[in-house]
Amino acid sequence: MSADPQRYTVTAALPYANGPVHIGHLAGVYVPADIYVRYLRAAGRDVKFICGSDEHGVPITIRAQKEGVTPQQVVDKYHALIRDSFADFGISFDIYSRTSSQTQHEVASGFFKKLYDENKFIEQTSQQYYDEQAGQFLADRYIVGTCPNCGNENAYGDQCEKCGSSLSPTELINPRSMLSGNQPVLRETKHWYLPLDQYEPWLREWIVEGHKNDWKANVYGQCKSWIDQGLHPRAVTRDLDWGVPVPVPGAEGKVLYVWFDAPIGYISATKDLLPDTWETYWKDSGTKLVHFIGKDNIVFHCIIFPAMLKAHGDYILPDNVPANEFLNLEGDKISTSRNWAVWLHEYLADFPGKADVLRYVLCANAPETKDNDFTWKDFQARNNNELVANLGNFVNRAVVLTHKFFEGKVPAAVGFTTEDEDVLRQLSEFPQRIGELIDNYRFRDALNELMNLSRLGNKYLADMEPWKLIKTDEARTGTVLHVSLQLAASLVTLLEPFLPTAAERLGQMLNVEKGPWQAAGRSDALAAGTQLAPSELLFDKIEDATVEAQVQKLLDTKKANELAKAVAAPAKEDVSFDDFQRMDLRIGTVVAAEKVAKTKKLLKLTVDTGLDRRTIVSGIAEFFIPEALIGQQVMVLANLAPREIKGITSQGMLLLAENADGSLALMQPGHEVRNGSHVA
Ligand SMILES: Nc1ncnc2c1ncn2[C@@H]1O[C@H](COP(=O)(O)OP(=O)(O)OP(=O)(O)O)[C@@H](O)[C@H]1O
Ligand SMILES: [Zn+2]
Repeated sequence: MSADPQRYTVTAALPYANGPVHIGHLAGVYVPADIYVRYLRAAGRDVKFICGSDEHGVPITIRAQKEGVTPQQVVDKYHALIRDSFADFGISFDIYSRTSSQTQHEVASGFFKKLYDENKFIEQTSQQYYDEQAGQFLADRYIVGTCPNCGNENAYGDQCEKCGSSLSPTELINPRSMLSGNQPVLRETKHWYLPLDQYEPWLREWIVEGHKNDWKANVYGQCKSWIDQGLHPRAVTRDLDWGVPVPVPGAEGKVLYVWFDAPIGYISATKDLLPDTWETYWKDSGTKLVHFIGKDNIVFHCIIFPAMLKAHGDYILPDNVPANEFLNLEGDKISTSRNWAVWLHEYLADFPGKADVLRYVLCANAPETKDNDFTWKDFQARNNNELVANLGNFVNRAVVLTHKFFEGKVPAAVGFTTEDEDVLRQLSEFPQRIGELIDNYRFRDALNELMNLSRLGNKYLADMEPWKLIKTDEARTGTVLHVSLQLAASLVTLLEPFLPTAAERLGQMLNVEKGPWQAAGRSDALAAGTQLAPSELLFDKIEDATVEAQVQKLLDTKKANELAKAVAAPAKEDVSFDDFQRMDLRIGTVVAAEKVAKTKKLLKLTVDTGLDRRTIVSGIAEFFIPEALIGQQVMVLANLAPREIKGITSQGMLLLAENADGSLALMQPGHEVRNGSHVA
């Protein structure tokens, strides 16, 4: 591909419509893709940004079973949630489609049919796992078992999430059905396979030799390792009733494999966007095709989909697949099923007007070359130390001082010093430098360069000290602010791909439109005399309490997960009815309660047992406030032999239930009863 393609088709991985979008998705795929596309648009490129929901496949049907609804209801719910949260976050797709669409059914069917008619598939009958109780073959994630590589007992039929190895169901040790939990049986079934082995020499030439230097090392390395291990025919159909039906005779009850279906979704979405001209974006050699994905999708976008496109014959191949590694959250793998995530729609609700802050943090900390960790502390620090103290501070000082000394009108420059000229020369170099980094998918470095521009501005202001200069030389002060405002004006354009909201607000403040990328860096972007709007802060500080609340939310999730995992304690030995009868269990009311001095856990209670008022010492101080206990009815073992505890004689015992997390709950009657009532 020449450095100067006629047009771009940029795709972002189709998210599964089985859950909302989280920060891992954003950092891995959608934020870098959006930066890339916004930059290309600013540079005047013809670009189409394509995405949509992946609505087929086993993750959808499993979710439907779990929620007790139909697969259609699952995808309708999550498609809308995902589409809206992307829009609110400012991901600027040209189309956000869905693979359950009519167009997709037609295009995917037609694609399969062409390959079938041209004998590009091999037909093969094999033994596959079948759940006799559910009456269903167990594709992919419908089967779990022990991973032969790492011993994980919950590996899926297609992949072990613990060690990352790709599996086939028959490799699992002790396989069991996700549907019934039963051990499945083997049954014969017929499927169509794409003979990847036949494409191996071509893939080796195209990737291993052809893209050694321009694909990212993590992507190239994974592809090379797949190819070096030897490629095998891969089934592109499944025994399922949810998906695009296999459009050939003898395929009743079978649908296209979701990874055959999903990438074709990029094509059908483009067709929905451009019914007349979509083919230019997929078939013309002047088009540069780029796929943004996370690392677990590399094999599908670099090997399987290209082999499909090659087999079809009419399509161009991806020019690059700049896949990212994974983002983790506070040291743990992000997981939809464990609810270990920062969900985009929740972030947008909790941090109104702060989409740009998340975009900034996820780009600055993107897992471009290795897995990375998102922490709320880092989020706060980057906002406060970088966005507020660097970028926001520079812009704010330039605008505020212009209002203060020049009634908000851009002052004229009266002769440049060598310092001014040096700053303006440096400014002129930024657009190209940042652009080249983006062209090479180095978004973190590009963002850092952008921040260097406002660092340059801050340093220039600190060196020139216009707030002091004004006392002696108004004309020179005007020149300094004139120069500073040119930097700020360039930021309107250069910020836009990264922080679109801040860019727009800055443009309004400075009274300039964002220009074409190439024109940023000019030293005359803001004419003398231009009236600025009142200054407002682009970013504000995020307080400790705000991030602590988010951390608490995660701690609550962790606790809930542990509770869900907890199993009941084993049963105790049998006791006789007589033994039980010997216990004097009765209801009393707490009439006084206080902490036992110099202890952490003990409360001294006075309980009216109907027989008497007696003292009971109980180890419950961590869970109850003494005052709140007064007046509560409680269950008491009244004939427990008295015991000395911290110098107090305890005459009986309070009964409590202990929750899995160790917290305690009082045993109380369902409604008030007379003190002294027996429990039997
Ligand atoms: N933690 C992460 N870091 C980076 N990229 C991610 C992360 N999680 C998912 N992705 C990428 O986001 C894209 C869409 O993800 P997809 O909807 O397929 O969900 P997924 O990979 O099953 O994630 P999850 O299991 O969390 O729902 C994929 O390209 C995937 O690689
Ligand atoms: Zn494993």
